[in-house]
Amino acid sequence: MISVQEAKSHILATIPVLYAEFMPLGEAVGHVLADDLLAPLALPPFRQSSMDGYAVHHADITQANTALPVVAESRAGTEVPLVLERGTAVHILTGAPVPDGATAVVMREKVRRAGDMATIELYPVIENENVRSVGQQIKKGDVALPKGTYLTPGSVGFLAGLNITTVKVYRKPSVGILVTGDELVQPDGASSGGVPSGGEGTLRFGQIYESSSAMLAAVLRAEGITDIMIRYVADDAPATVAALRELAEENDVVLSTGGVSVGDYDYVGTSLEEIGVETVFYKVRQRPGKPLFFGRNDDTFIFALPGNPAATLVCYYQYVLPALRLMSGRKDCFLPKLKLPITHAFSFKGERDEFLKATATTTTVTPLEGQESFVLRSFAMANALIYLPSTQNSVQPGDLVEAHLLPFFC
Ligand SMILES: Nc1nc2c(c(=O)[nH]1)N[C@H]1C(S)=C(S)[C@@H](COP(=O)(O)OP(=O)(O)OC[C@H]3O[C@@H](n4cnc5c(N)ncnc54)[C@H](O)[C@@H]3O)O[C@H]1N2
Ligand code: MOO
Repeated sequence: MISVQEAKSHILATIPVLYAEFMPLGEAVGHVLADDLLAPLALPPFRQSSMDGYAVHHADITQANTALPVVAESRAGTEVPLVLERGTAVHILTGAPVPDGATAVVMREKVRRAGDMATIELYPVIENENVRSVGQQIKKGDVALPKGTYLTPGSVGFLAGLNITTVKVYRKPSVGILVTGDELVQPDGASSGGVPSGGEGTLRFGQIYESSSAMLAAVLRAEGITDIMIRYVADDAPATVAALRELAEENDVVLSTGGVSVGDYDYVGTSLEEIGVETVFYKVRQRPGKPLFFGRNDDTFIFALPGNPAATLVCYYQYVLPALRLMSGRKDCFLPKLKLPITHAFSFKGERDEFLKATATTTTVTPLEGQESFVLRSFAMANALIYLPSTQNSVQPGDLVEAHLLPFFC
């Protein structure tokens, strides 16, 4: 059994970055740039007014209430370049080209207009006031965004403004999910196109509705991963081998749920061995999620996640999510952490590190009722996990603890 930190170090040391591909800008949000992107043009491309008002030569305004004749108008979108003669003013709109020879724009609130005359109330007028210079945001040829940038909606807007419509980004992994367990039944609506059956459904004694494939598909989609293949098998060795082989051949990452512990019908471990998966680690000193397995088969990375659903999701957030992010070119792969005062006392045996389902604000964190690993009710309300190393096995209200913020924190 290895420690949480050792398990994370193994992930960092084993997971490669996938190859890059060209992608339309509109689809690239959430991806990481694989090359520096250079600005093909300057922004702004011409001198722009940042106010509605009057373009003037600042030195013509020698005192408050200087009157100037208004000789022309510059509107946003005009394709006609204007030249300002000294001693005149041009009516100008926000975003419009500033005429050559004009050195400032006086906002209209500081100007009285009567007929063709504009009286500038402001004095002095500062050179370049309300004028955006060519390349003030970025110069042509400068690095617009460096390799490794995680593309946000802000990045997409910035690049669109630079006329960049295709970007080279790291590919996101495809993920295969294998669900094992004789007791599992798909929710009734799942096989009828989502039409709800209502009531208690059609469960027979000893069965439960299967929840982990829906949960994993949901967290993967939230990460922008859409290439997802799901297979369901009973607790049967040949079926498990066949499904794992198919998923490993077709995907970059395989996640299995259940069947990884020491039970007589837990076939995942032996099946992984049979298809030749090389073990990186098996069993981590943590609760929940002790029987976690991580291995590789050529270029496919396999996580056998423990079956208890809260253990499945904790292992996803702590190990699988970082691996998926690393493959997609992200460096900041782990959940963000905050040191926060805990609101309630909590103690545990201290043989393994603990991850607690919790709700965090920016100032405190509260462990939720229902920490057992079969309980998802608490996870349904959690926006954080509290990480308590085994050395911190008794905490009092106000003690600082490490809170890992889930992607849905806010
Ligand atoms: N003798 C021991 N027994 C167990 C140990 C141990 O060390 N010695 N470890 C326990 C721990 S910790 C965990 S976690 C589980 C993990 O076992 P498996 O990965 O083999 O999981 P299963 O036995 O298949 O399932 C556990 C539990 O979760 C439910 N489950 C599984 N898959 C799903 C799903 N897709 N949707 C909903 N629920 C699911 C399953 O019905 C079981 O209740 O082993 C302990 N036992
Ligand atoms: O992973 Mo188990 O859930 O530690 O109980």
